[in-house]
Amino acid sequence: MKTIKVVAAIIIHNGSVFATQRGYGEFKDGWEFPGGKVEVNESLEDALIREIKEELDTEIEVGELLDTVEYDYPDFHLSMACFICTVKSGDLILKEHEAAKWLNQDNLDSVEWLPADQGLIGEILSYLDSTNSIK
Ligand SMILES: Nc1nc2c([nH]c(=O)n2[C@H]2C[C@H](O)[C@@H](COP(=O)(O)OP(=O)(O)OP(=O)(O)O)O2)c(=O)[nH]1
Ligand SMILES: [Mg+2]
Repeated sequence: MKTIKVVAAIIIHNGSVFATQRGYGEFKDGWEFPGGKVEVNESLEDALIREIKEELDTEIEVGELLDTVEYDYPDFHLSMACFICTVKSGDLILKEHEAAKWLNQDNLDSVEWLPADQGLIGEILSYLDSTNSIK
């Protein structure tokens, strides 16, 4: 099966996470973390910075790798590296998505996440928990 290599940004601000709703294609209306396919000879970090610039007209700081999700869709295998990020500059303008929401620990599971993202939500909750307890 074909593997698609993707990077995704878990953008965090004040304990909330930026979730986006896909505006086109096979997974239209599903919720995801913004990002996209890594190009040939591109580092994961460079790919993520490029994708967020394209999709949200925003410059991000790429932080720690939270996890790499491996998931089998019917037609392809997804390998998705998910990084904790913060906004450096820009206003998170939706260039491709149809909606976005800031979600916190209490409502992170309130949207219809894409199938591959479902296992990641618990990991993000643990991450938010751990950063909360440092404050
Ligand atoms: N960006 C992103 N893609 C995800 C997530 N979960 C998930 O299953 N995917 C899948 C959907 C797509 O098959 C693939 C990433 O595709 P994408 O559509 O974001 O790629 P792209 O931005 O490069 O867009 P395109 O040029 O191919 O249209 O990964 C997620 O949280 N974020
Ligand atoms: Mg994308």
